[in-house]
Formats: sequence, structure tokens, C-alpha cells
Amino acid sequence: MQIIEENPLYEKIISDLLEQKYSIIENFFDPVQVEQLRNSLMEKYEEDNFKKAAIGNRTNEVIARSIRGDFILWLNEAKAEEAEKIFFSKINNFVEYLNKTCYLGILHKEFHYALYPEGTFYKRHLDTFQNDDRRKLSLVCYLNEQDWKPEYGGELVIYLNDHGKEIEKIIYPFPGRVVIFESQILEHEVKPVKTERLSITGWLKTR
Ligand SMILES: O=C(O)CCC(=O)C(=O)O
Ligand SMILES: [Fe+2]
Repeated sequence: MQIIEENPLYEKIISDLLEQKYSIIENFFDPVQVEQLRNSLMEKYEEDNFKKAAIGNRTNEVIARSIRGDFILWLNEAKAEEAEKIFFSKINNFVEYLNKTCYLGILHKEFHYALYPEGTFYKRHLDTFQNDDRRKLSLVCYLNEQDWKPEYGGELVIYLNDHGKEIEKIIYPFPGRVVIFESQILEHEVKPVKTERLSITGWLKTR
């Protein structure tokens, strides 16, 4: 039998997910990695590679400005540049741990850069509404500058159920912060942003 060395950070994430269906991790990516990923996002955005985000999966693409206003670019692991390679190696390490310790059976993953221009938002939704019930865990990694202030808006609000009562968990997109939550269970939204908001969002998928 293979022995897995216990990773306290990953254990904390797993117990958070079991207890509250979400986990917030500070400094999952260090400031240098965040800066490199942010530069890589901005470079591609300025080259005009981003697309208006659509609602629905690839066979059901309807651009719906009234629901979400972000621009996205899917990451391609096979063509990853330096910063993205480090990103994927961290994610893959975490997935490997999940699969070995929790029998989650994560077989696929998909990630995209996202840029929310000033004035945009993403209305309340469930990440599996896009006819994709293979999405198990949603991951959001924030790539904003160090001085992100609450008055910039753009908070992620996760709607929790506390014995039948709805509670709003407000999460600011501070750099290096990663939020992981159950894609099939937790509805959430991105409040209107008052300054450009940068992130990588992705899903760990089964089957
Ligand atoms: O950027 C965030 O905080 C969440 C984004 C989101 O909900 C999504 O892309 O599905
Ligand atoms: Fe979402």
C-alpha cells in the first residue's frame, strides 16, 4: 500500500468542504506567482485573446450581458507558459491528494482567466446550470493587485443554508486567495465591480 504523507493545508480544505461546503485559503499562491499570473493574464487580454463570457456550455452559447459581464480565456495546460505551469503543478498536486485521500474521482479539470471590467458582475447562479453535472468543485484564484479595497466591490457572495435560513458569506477577491466550493450545491454571485477584477476560475470534474 502506498503511504501518503499528510498535508495539513489540504486536510484543512477537505474538512472545510465536508463541514461547510466551501473553503477559503489565503496565500495559496504567493505574491510572486500572483504577479506572474496577473501579467500573463493582462498580456493575453491586451492581445485581445479574451472572449465575452457566455451562458451555457459550448453547444448552448448565448451571450447574456444581463447575467454576466466578464471576459474569459480558457487555459491550455499543454501550452502553458512558465507561470501557468506552476499554477497547474499546484492544482495537480492538490487533485492527486484529493483522489488518494477522498476517493473523489477527479478525472478532468478546466480553468479560465477572467477579467471583470468596471461595472460588470455575475448574477446569482449554480456552476452546474451549464448542463455540466460533472463539475464537482469550483475553484477561484484571485489575481488582483495587493491593495484591493472593499469599496472596489466585486465581492463573491456564497449563499449558505443554516437550518433553513439563508446566510450570505461575503468574500473579497484579495490576491493569492483561493476559494473552493461544491459546484452542485452552493449558489453564488459576483457583485458589481468598481475597478477591473482579475482571476482564474476553474472546475474539478468527475467521469
Ligand atoms: O470570480 C468569482 O469570484 C466567481 C466566478 C464564478 O462564479 C464563475 O465564473 O462561475
Ligand atoms: Fe460561478
